[in-house]
Amino acid sequence: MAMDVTRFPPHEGPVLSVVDMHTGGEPLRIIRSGYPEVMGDSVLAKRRYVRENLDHLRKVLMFEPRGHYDMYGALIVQSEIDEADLGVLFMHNQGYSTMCGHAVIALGRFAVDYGLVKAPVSPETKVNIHCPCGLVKAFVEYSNGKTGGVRFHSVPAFAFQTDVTVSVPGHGDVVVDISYGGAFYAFVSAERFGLDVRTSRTRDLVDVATAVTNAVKSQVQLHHPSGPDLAFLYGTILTDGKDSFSEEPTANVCVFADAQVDRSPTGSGVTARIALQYHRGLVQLGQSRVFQSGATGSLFTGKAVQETRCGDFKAVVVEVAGRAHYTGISSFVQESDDNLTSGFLLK
Ligand SMILES: O=C(O)[C@H]1NCC[C@@H]1O
Repeated sequence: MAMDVTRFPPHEGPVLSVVDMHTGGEPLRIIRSGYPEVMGDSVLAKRRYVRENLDHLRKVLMFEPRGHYDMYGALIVQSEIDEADLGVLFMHNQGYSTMCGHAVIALGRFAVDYGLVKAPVSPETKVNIHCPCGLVKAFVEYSNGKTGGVRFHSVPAFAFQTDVTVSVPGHGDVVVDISYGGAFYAFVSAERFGLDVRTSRTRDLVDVATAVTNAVKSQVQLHHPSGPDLAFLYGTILTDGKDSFSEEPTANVCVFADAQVDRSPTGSGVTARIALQYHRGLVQLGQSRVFQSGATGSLFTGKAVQETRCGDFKAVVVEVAGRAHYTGISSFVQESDDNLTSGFLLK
């Protein structure tokens, strides 16, 4: 007997269809259909709307049994900016971020492959992606009808405060740098805790990074010239301390949201880290560095390309480049008698 492979299983409610990709090992679940209309007259207002009205769907798609603790997602929305090809909301295990570089790299390819930009051109097609932090310009390699590597220019990035001392329970006074690359991160060398971003156990890196994040959140007041939606600490990035220019890769591990671990070198983190290095005079404009994920060994390149301002802050435009790959498509359903249908996480 032939199996009907087009048939959906028994379910109630809408079917949520997604395309799954990864960038340097970090997952991106791009929602294709099944979401209700997202209200709001700006991408930031839409981000507030989904947080307040549609958060159950984030849990359905990010949490088990359909996702996992470290799942990451993107919901494509209408942008209010004329130059934008698409708007996007990012989601993770705790809520909705303001910037995500690994997602921009994947979405650049996706936008070209799925016809979100008209008439792709070789050797690169430009895709303007309106993220909650602002307009991000992606450039997607395109030849013989195939998409490839992606580079993007992010929103103005700046060192917010350097050499800030915070008291971290169990670790005493710890000196961190805080920098913005579309989202705020605290940076500290893993060596300060006797750890190594390439070889230490992930659990140990997560514990330390989470303790630093909590300390900075409670002891440092952040602000962003564009307003309070952007003024929160997204995570802590532990580094190998190799901030002075070198041809060799420098490694880091980003722990963000609720102790979620980025498998990639972190696009917004690389952006913030380069802003910090530029601020300290450790890299020059146009000087490219290689950033490696301590988690998977995957690589991004990054460089500061232009000086600019963000309110009163001296800022830089940073270019980050990497590659994303498709891993599959799925259609998710829910059954009303499934007690676990709304999602759960194991800590
Ligand atoms: O690449 C990035 O910027 C993101 N990856 C997960 C955490 C950050 O949002």
